[in-house]
Amino acid sequence: MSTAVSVRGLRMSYGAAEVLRGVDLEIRRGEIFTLLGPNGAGKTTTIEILEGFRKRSAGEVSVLGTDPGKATDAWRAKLGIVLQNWRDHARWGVRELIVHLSGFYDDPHDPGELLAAVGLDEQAGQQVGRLSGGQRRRLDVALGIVGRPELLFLDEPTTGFDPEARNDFHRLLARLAADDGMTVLLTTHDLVEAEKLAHRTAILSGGRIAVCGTPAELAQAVQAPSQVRWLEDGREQVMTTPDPSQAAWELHRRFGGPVPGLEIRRPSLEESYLGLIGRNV
Ligand SMILES: Nc1ncnc2c1ncn2[C@@H]1O[C@H](COP(=O)(O)OP(=O)(O)OP(=O)(O)O)[C@@H](O)[C@H]1O
Repeated sequence: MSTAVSVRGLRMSYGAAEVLRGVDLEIRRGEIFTLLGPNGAGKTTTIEILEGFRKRSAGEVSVLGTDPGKATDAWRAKLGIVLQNWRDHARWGVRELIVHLSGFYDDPHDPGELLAAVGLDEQAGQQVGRLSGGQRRRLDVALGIVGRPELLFLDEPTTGFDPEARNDFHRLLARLAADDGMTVLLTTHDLVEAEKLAHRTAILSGGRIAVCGTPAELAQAVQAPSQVRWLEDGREQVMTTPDPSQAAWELHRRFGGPVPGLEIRRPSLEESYLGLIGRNV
């Protein structure tokens, strides 16, 4: 599988504040890749650099074979971009706006099919400014994919989605990646979303990629130690260990049978993630 995005040693400073301190990333074509990280980690900064909207301080970046700092119109036409907030176009009709934008591309999605795919067919005649927050995000996604981009950037696309809309949206992205070979780079705060949606996820923390991998690799990499608790000498004892089954087996041997009050508590993926990015759990 060929590479869609390649980033080596990416650095970015705003004045004296260094936000990215050597980010390395490799995203394959046709992959759904999520960039996860706490507020202010630099996710939007990274994505803006890849989109060609922001000039990096240092490092090598290649997006669909081109340095975004030397972008051409032909290169931009291969990208779909969904920003965090769009406040324009309020007076346009939903369908009207999609039809208008589709006119800029050689092989756009059919506007009617696209509206159905993002679940906005009932709002087709409505003014953009009257959409709810979640509907607005769906429209943003439709606008991002109308030109059948090779690579779609989505900055926190599911903020404001209800669970059903989120599910529909995940299915839509999975279909576009599988059927059209579209590559997707999506930022999110939501570990569960990343786990469900992405082929691979990178966690950005402290200006670098802390962990990168498939959901299973990620779960293993961020796994914090488990807690083993039992009763001994009339008091609760607590042990923290990466191998709770070994600890339970040793306790069982020591007690010569069942361990009083034995409890094993494995951290959730979310707790492990918070531990990894240095937050108190
Ligand atoms: N134009 C700018 N000028 C100065 N500082 C900036 C600018 N844009 C972002 N920053 C700072 O860079 C850091 C990273 O911001 P960025 O928006 O990339 O993070 P993020 O991971 O996308 O955060 P969030 O999850 O809150 O959207 C923050 O501390 C932010 O205040």
